[in-house]
Amino acid sequence: MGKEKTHINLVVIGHVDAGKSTTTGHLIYKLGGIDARTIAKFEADAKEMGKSSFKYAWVLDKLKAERERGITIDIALWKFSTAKFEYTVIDAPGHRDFIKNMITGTSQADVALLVIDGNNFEAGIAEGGSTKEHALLAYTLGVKQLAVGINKMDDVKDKDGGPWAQGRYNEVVDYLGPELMKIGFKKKDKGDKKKGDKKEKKDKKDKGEKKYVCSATFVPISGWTGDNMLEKSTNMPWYTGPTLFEVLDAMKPPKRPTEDPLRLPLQDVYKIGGIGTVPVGRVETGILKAGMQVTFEPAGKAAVEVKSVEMHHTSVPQAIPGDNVGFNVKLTVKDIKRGDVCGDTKNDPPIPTECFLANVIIQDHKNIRNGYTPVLDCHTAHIACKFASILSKKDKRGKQTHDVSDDTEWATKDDAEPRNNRMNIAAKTGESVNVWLQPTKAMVVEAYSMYSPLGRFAVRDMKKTVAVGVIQCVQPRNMAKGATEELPIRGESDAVSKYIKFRPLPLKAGKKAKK
Ligand SMILES: Nc1nc2c(ncn2[C@@H]2O[C@H](COP(=O)(O)OP(=O)(O)OP(=O)(O)O)[C@@H](O)[C@H]2O)c(=O)[nH]1
Repeated sequence: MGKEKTHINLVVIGHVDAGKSTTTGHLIYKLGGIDARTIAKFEADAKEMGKSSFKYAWVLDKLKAERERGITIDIALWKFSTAKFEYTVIDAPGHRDFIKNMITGTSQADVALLVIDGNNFEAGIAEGGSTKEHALLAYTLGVKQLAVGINKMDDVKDKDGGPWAQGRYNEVVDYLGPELMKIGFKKKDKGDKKKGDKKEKKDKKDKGEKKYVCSATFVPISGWTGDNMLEKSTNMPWYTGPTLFEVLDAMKPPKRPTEDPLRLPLQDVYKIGGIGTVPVGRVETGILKAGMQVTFEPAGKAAVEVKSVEMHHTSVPQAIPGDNVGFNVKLTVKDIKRGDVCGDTKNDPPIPTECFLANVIIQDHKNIRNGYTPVLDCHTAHIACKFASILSKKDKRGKQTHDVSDDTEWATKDDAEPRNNRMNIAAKTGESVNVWLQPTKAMVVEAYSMYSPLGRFAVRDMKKTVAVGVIQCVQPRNMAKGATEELPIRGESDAVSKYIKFRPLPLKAGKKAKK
């Protein structure tokens, strides 16, 4: 088997019918861990139903159905390997409610594959199309590397005819490249690769930002025939860039924050005969080891010994970021639940959140104001949070239209009590706001800069995702008995320090702190 490969989480995004399932199915089918018997069965089933053209999408749909049916499905089925990496497809594309899956998926993704229908590219960018929306979401949620597959090239024509039409490919890239650059990605394809890289470095230097390579690499593919997927296509000799496989293999591996303190949001808690209570979840940062003392918040359980750690039904000495684990603790199943966060009792353990400042992009809402209290999905938590204080707003084009600290009239009127913000900013689709949010029930979140997987969220309302956000800083709740002092803000940066004094007053001010 050789050395363990680095894990990368991939989310597949794109407009409906772009070929996401077909392309992903193809990768899993050719590079994945599905055994030959399963493949043969999928093929036979697809043929029987007269759907052999859906063979690859079929792979994915079958896997998805199985996954939805129970927890027993082997995670390996959702994996494929490149030379350097082990990819996990973290979301099931092809769902009606795709945007929701996409957001939860994307919030755990390291890189994204954006699939574009080369034929009907226009539908994806028209009113109601999701190409740009998905790309913006991915970027906002922290996915900085994008592979862009211009798909269905086997059927793509231009004015000189087709299929495999270069003119059409160029047309799509020429439109989409600048659009992705507006979002923040840097276009990286043959021709401007070197120049782009240099400029990219300079840009980052200017901004003092060194962490990410923001890039989008275009490849003309056919998820169906396999052209430029794993091997260079002989049908498109005009394309000399990398195959999709090569792009995926050339991604910068995510920094696995092994050295950060432990954060493990619980996905579920089981009671297993002969063993006891077994919380399960994904290690996001740090290391979980048998024998260590952990804290669960907001459950309020500290110094709990981890008796054993298990992965894929095998006991392991430790688990690192990216690992999905079950571990045994001496608590009852009622003590802890989904949404709780487990951390190291001795090293920056999690603390329940009083309120947090976030940058929120509104996707689908006509009128968001102070007082709005939708449900937030942040890591595995699902809790209503109040938009307590909207402090600034940018319009659709990213131009600042409101800012509390610039509003002198308001500031003079109420500066005596900035924590009772009465500034009345309304925001709608396409706009973004800086806002202090207050959970209505105890929850743990973190600043994106400190623990990125716990610092992004989706806002759900009316059965849809109305907004997504990134957490800039957090006011932890002082849990000490009778405490009135506020704890220091976590994750504060220069960019947001002017907003700190406007944080809302504690919801439970005056009452005894809840343990
Ligand atoms: N000619 C051609 N057709 C393709 C290709 N990839 C996908 N298709 C077809 O396009 C249709 C949609 O493909 P899917 O893979 O289901 O697309 P999707 O993006 O997952 O669709 P949703 O899940 O509905 O968003 C199917 O009829 C596929 O057979 C391709 O490379 N070439």
